[in-house]
Amino acid sequence: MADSLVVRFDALTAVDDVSLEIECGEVFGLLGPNGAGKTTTLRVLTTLLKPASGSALVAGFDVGSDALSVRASIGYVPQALSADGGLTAAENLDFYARVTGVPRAERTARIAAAVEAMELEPMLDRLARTFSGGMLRRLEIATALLNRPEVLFLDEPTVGLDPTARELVWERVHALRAEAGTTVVVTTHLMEEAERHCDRLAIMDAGRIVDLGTPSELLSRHGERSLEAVFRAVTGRVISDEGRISDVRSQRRVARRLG
Ligand SMILES: Nc1ncnc2c1ncn2[C@@H]1O[C@H](COP(=O)(O)OP(=O)(O)OP(=O)(O)O)[C@@H](O)[C@H]1O
Repeated sequence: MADSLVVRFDALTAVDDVSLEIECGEVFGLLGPNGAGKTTTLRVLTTLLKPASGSALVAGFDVGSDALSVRASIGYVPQALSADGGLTAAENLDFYARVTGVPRAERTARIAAAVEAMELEPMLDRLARTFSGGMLRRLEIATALLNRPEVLFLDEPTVGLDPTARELVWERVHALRAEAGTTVVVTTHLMEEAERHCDRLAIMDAGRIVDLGTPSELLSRHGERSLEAVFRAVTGRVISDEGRISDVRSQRRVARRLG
């Protein structure tokens, strides 16, 4: 799918020689700390950013030469809020159906399918600004489903949500995959979530993929019992719950001083 992608911002190489093969119908995770290059990789795969070098095919189309076909085949939920708080859920969905070019004759059916997939029925007439974080995420995912995407890209879909809301978002994502066969590419810095919910993972650090496999392959390859330990083994660093990284050695130094 992606072949030797490189993205630079001035002197910084944000994505450094990233190659990936993602299978149809799998939930694939990009796992790494803040600044690892996950969002930048998604922006290339969703045609929002041109790589300095390398190429990628999404749903069989080239992101560089056939961006319109890629866009017609994908859904993308960015990290930043994309729903309009001043509109109801139903109005948001109608708006997105229009701007993403869903044919008029199909709008009602497509909206109904997205509402069902994300279980939004009871809140259709409520203003989005009154939604909890988890409800908003499900509304945003619903808007990304209106073009019936083959591939759905979710950038940190559960960030800031409480555990119950997180579970509900994941439950809906798995149901979508089971019912529509949608391929889901998701970024996260949450190890536990990646381990439980992704079929395969690429661990990213400083723009590079440092390891890739199913969660159990990664654990057994490194002889570890948690992905946290795998991350520490391959990078020498740890990820905090907020996604920040810290150096294991400097943590140990602090621990020694405290001890
Ligand atoms: N438009 C930009 N201009 C300059 N630097 C950028 C830009 N976008 C990202 N970067 C830098 O590229 C690196 C990778 O950022 P990216 O957002 O892809 O990381 P990430 O793994 O998605 O982390 P996060 O979870 O914080 O979004 C970071 O150092 C970031 O500061």
